[in-house]
Amino acid sequence: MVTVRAPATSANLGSGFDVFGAALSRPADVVTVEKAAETTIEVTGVGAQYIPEDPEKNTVGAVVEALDAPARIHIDKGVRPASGLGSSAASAAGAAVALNRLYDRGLSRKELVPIAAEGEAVVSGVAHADNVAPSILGGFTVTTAEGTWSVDAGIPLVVCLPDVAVSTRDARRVVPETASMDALVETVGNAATLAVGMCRSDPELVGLGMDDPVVTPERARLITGYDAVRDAAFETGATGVTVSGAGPAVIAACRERDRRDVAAGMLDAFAGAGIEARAYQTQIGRGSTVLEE
Ligand SMILES: Nc1ncnc2c1ncn2[C@@H]1O[C@H](COP(=O)(O)OP(=O)(O)O)[C@@H](O)[C@H]1O
Ligand SMILES: N[C@@H](CCOP(=O)(O)O)C(=O)O
Repeated sequence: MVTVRAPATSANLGSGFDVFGAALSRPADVVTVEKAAETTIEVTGVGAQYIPEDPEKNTVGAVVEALDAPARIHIDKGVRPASGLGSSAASAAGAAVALNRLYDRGLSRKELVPIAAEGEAVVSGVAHADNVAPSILGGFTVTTAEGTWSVDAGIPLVVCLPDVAVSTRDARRVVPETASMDALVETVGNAATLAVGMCRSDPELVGLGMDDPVVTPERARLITGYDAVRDAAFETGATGVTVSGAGPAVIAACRERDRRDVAAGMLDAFAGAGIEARAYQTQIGRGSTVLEE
């Protein structure tokens, strides 16, 4: 038996659509696997009632297939589904790390990234790896067709999750198909600023680099109260604010001393828009951790 804690993640970080990701110190899924002749999946925890236990429909089923590693699998969800916090990815990442150990497949963590990404194709139609990469490797990650690179970064964060669901599949439908050269130049500049900020663990630069003129404005429209929440976060000390993944969670970078105020400001603003929400005071954290084997 192997048990793995796989963290929630925030993809895109504004300017790095389908490329950037960050592991969050909390919340997390816990995935337990035991060898079995046939794969079975049991799901408990936050939002378990919305998650299929059929291996064809659950993200971990694709990981089992890719590793040829049938197992009895228990997923204890700490990351709510359809949150923008890489819920589907956390289970896939945890299963990839756990099954690799259980069956001694000997794959490196980087080699597990495309395998876990197969699970994302099951739910969103695209094997985007920007959530599974940080959930497996930890830190801030950059994933391209050429591979994945990661750095540890000390950035305090607030993730505010409203009590509404947005599926990644639906939120991908609003992504514009084209962008102007001006928007491209701005996005590259912001993404580069953010990456330098991560390498320096500098919340100011990371926040500056979160702005994105292309995808985020379209996604923000799907989140009731987004503009008020963004304004409130800046007023209480955030250095940058954007949609987390495909939403509806909203992520803010800040200095540690401001984190509590930013969380309270964002919650108040969602409440003002008539939306219940939960705020996680978190930071960039480690990747999947083996708890027991
Ligand atoms: N192990 C899993 N954990 C979470 N969601 C899963 C899992 N397997 C399948 N799903 C489905 O994936 C969808 C949530 O994924 P997604 O829309 O990408 O949101 P998130 O941003 O939370 O990952 C839901 O429809 C859910 O039923
Ligand atoms: N790059 C993807 C990331 C989706 O993240 P999730 O946490 O919402 O699943 C996208 O923006 O579609």
